Amino acid sequence: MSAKIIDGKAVSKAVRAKIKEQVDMRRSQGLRAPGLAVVLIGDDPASSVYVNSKKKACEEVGFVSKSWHWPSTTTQAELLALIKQLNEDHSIDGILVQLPLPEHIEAETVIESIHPDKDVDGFHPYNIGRLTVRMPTLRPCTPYGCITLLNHYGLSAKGKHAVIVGASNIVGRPMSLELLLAGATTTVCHRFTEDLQTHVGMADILVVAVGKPGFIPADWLKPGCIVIDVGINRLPDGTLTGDVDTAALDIAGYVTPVPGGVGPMTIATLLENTLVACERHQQSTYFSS
Ligand SMILES: Nc1nc(=O)c2c([nH]1)NC[C@@H]1CN(c3ccc(C(=O)N[C@@H](CCC(=O)O)C(=O)O)cc3)C=[N+]21
Repeated sequence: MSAKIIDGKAVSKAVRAKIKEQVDMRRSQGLRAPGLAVVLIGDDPASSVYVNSKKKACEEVGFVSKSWHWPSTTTQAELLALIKQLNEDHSIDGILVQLPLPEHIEAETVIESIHPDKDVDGFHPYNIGRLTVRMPTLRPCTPYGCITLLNHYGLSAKGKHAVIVGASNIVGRPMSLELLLAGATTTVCHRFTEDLQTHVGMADILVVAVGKPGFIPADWLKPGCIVIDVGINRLPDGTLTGDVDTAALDIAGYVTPVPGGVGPMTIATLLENTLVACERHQQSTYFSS
């Protein structure tokens, strides 16, 4: 084993401690705590676990978290009405609608209905567009969390060849925008990519977000590369594993572990976004009232 471990758990802890300090400072100035609304539709057990860890993380930094857990029979109209109410509620700075949504609800419509200033997931086309034109505002949590990790370890993406495997709206695509913004030459691979191995072998920075355990064999990697494994796969024995073969530790220079790598950073970035949204929200309400 030669690779250095990128400790997402430790970095996330440091980020959350800084957020807590800022919340404490706000409170000492008589300002209210940031408020996050978490909306969960249906009974997917994995989603309930994630939602609970988000609520817990909020409470630990002194945010107010409010949650709505509605049944899978909720209609799209009912959900849109709730979001409208949360958009207008001045005690709410961020709105998180847990994905995936039940099939009868169109996720795109729901995401677009969230006010971009409260879109702490950074999924709204407005926020994605801002990132595209190098004017980032609220940034997608997982990709931005990966950038925070690179920065924390002093790993610059400038001029490096970054290869992203997976082109989803929530990870792969915004990850490519983040890495482009950070100055990397960026390749995005996806299900139609021919000769994936050749692309992976050229990566100085490899980001994998596919959702298949061990999808990338270790012997594909360029020796010394940085591996950012976004996959979180639960094996039949209950353990979690990433999308990259664990033997990557023998070949790569740096590796994010699963668990304890990217996952905790997603939540830390959600908190960062909520604090930023709160500060902006407070300014806009101050000037408009
Ligand atoms: N609107 C929305 N926003 C999201 O950000 C969002 C979502 N929907 N739907 C589901 C995915 C998944 N996700 C994770 C967050 C933290 C960990 C995490 O902290 N993982 C721990 C392990 C947790 C465990 O033991 O299960 C780790 O990797 O160390 C994982 C996954 C956010 N998501």
